[in-house]
Amino acid sequence: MAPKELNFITGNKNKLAEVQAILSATPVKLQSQAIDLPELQGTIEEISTDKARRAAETVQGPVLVEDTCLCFNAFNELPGPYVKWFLEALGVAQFHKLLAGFDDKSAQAVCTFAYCEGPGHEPIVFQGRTDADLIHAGWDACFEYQGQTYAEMPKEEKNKISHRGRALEKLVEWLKQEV
Ligand SMILES: O=c1nc[nH]c2c1ncn2[C@H]1C[C@H](O)[C@@H](COP(=O)(O)OP(=O)(O)OP(=O)(O)O)O1
Ligand SMILES: [Mg+2]
Repeated sequence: MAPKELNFITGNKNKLAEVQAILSATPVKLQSQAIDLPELQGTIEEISTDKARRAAETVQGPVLVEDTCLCFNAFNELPGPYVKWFLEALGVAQFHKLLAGFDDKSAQAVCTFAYCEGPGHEPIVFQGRTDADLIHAGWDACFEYQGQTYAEMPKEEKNKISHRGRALEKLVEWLKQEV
């Protein structure tokens, strides 16, 4: 059974704001707890489902978590789930230089939500992907989709085509079916 309320566990304010904006158009009530969860190393799906299980254990109840990956095609999908550490180590201004030595600047942003009903339950996964080129400094500024960067788009436009928007569309569809 899909829930009428979601407890989104994230330490990231930007993610929370985007998820709030998209879910505000639905009947689902969103609350959030800022907990920075340990993250496994593994495939994108493994990381998200493990994160959901840990979150459900931590709060002893139903949870929604999200994990964002940025996969460079020239790097055979890395940094992928480890993008956060590359961003922290290099800073957003230097980040795009990782691809300076490569002609192929294409990348895929992958957003994976995992919902877990509670401790002992199998998480359900909702994923969205957006192909784009990494062009300038910064994440939103560097991610170009069909001639416009995420940063140049109004929020609503970004939410329609972004990796996160696409994953949330699937989550919202699921919530509608079951409520
Ligand atoms: O739309 C975005 N625009 C700008 N930056 C973004 C976006 N989406 C993710 N990001 C960054 C945040 C973090 O450096 C990494 C994902 O890491 P990730 O583990 O999923 O996020 P997090 O640790 O900040 O929050 P959480 O507590 O939900 O795990 O990419
Ligand atoms: Mg994280």
